[in-house]
Amino acid sequence: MAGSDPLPHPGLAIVVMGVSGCGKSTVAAMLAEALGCSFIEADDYHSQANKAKMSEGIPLSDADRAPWLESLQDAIRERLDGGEDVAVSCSALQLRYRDVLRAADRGYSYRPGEYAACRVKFVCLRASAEVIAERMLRRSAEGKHFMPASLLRSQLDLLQVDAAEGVTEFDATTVRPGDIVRDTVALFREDLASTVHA
Ligand SMILES: Nc1ncnc2c1ncn2[C@@H]1O[C@H](COP(=O)(O)OP(=O)(O)O)[C@@H](O)[C@H]1O
Ligand SMILES: O=C(O)[C@H](O)[C@@H](O)[C@H](O)[C@H](O)COP(=O)(O)O
Repeated sequence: MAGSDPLPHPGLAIVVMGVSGCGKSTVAAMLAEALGCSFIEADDYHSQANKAKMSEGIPLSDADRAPWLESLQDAIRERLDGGEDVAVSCSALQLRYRDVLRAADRGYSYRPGEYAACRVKFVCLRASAEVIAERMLRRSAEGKHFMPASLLRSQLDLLQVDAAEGVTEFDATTVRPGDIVRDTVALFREDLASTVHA
């Protein structure tokens, strides 16, 4: 809501991150709906070659990920430049990948320990490998996704979040998606363009 405040409030990007199958897309889509903002599904930004590789059970290399992350950076920047909030579903498993997304915020120049100033925020979904594998197998069996459960191990091996980043983590086994959305909105209420005038 624009409200009557003459000063535009800058937008905020909330990236729901975690390994394949943890529930990112489910949560980020619900978050976008709750905020009335757009939703970016990172899977939609993969090249056909990347998707084919993952379908064959081959993990992506950093060279494969680079153009994908840059196109996501562009998409997030477009929303932030327009003063819009955006909910993003993206694995963003490593700090160096998240930093490419953080660079979508033109006003942000990273200095160690100053992640809080960035308008690209992350929440991380965690669940046990068993729970995730079961979700991935079900999703693949339904023909709903290209990602095979065999890639879960490499995803879990890559996932790393530094304490200094201040990323809030949710247990996506016991906490329901709706509750994760509610708590995420509460976490960023002061910074969201969608809620600041509400
Ligand atoms: N909290 C949950 N409880 C049970 N199943 C879930 C939950 N969250 C997601 N799922 C299901 O698990 C599968 C993977 O979820 P998805 O959102 O596609 O994960 P990701 O985007 O992280 O790969 C989907 O079939 C989805 O319906
Ligand atoms: O960086 C990667 O290795 C991939 O991008 C991967 O992390 C991502 O998770 C896939 O796009 C699968 O898609 P889902 O995460 O939606 O299952």
